[in-house]
Amino acid sequence: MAHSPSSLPRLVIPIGDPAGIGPEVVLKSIEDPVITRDCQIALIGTRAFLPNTDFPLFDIPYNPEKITVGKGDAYSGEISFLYLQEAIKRTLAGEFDGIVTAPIAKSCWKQAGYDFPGQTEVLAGMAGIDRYGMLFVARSPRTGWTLRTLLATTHIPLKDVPTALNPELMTRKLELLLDCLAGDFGITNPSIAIAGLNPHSGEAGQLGTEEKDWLNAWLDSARQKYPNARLIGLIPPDTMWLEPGRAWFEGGGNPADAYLALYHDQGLIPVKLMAFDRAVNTTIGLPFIRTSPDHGTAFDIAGKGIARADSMKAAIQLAAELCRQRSSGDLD
Ligand SMILES: NC(=O)C1=CN([C@@H]2O[C@H](COP(=O)(O)OP(=O)(O)OC[C@H]3O[C@@H](n4cnc5c(N)ncnc54)[C@H](O)[C@@H]3O)[C@@H](O)[C@H]2O)C=CC1
Ligand SMILES: NCC(=O)COP(=O)(O)O
Repeated sequence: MAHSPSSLPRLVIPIGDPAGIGPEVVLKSIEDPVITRDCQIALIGTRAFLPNTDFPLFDIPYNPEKITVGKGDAYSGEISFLYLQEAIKRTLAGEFDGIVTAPIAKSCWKQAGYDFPGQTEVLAGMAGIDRYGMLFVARSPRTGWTLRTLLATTHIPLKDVPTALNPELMTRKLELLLDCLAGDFGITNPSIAIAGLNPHSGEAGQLGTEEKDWLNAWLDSARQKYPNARLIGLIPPDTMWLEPGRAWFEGGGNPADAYLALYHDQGLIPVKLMAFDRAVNTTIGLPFIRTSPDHGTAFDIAGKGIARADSMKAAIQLAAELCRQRSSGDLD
């Protein structure tokens, strides 16, 4: 369905931690007409951090003199939290179809008294949902192939991963992924590769027992429950990324439609190695679209004008694409 300008997807962008590169990558992105031609954009921020932009701005006044660019603190954490909250409130009220969040620093939120593992949990909490997932989507500029990686667990210490994982959680994440592949990407008979937890997927229990104790049995039952999906695994975590690596850099092969990684770095090291600057973090399961770049606040380069905006641009484009898909049933 073609959109008239007034029916283009309405996206709101909270500009993230003003001490980081958020404002810079937002401004660089919206200066690019290719990025803004297919959506309507409004910003949530403070005018002082967004000079010379004509895009609509919900201006939340803060004292820019209290911000040290390159050094996040409680004040920048407070501001970035309230920008996000404002974006969610307005989206839940129906003013926007989707939110594209610029990066925040979780440690600065904590200093400001907001103890959340990330923006995902604030979005889910305010939307009143407990079924949600963190999916990274990246299209290869070399081959056009799309890498989709869902994390079963996200921002928890590594030592807590084995106890956080259980059959109910795995089923919840798999169902979210199946719903998202069908609803947002039009893939109704997907192939999904699922990683083991331990080296060599436990080597028959010699290098870890989670696979033998329950993961293999869970996968067998999931195959019965979801016959439309081809569930591949448990794949040893190190070899899981060979096929997507080939598809990303060379094309061809037989990559899966999506990859289910069991913990943060198992999924994000390969994603960032292949697709830093390209990958988009999207929260699935929300009643609205939410995307974000895959990078963080990059305090080390903030204020230098050298931040690359490609991941932020990809986040805006994907948000617009997903909004269109939801409203029309077509995916470009
Ligand atoms: N979407 C979000 O809100 C995210 C927030 N974070 C937060 O960001 C903070 C910093 O995290 P780090 O692990 O240091 O990751 P980071 O992504 O901020 O930085 C990692 C490295 O990549 C470089 N880099 C990042 N983005 C870049 C860009 N657009 N252009 C050029 N170079 C870039 C940085 O200079 C740094 O050397 C943490 O507090 C973390 O929680 C991290 C990832 C995502
Ligand atoms: N590693 C991804 C990340 O830190 C982004 O998390 P969130 O703030 O989107 O929850």
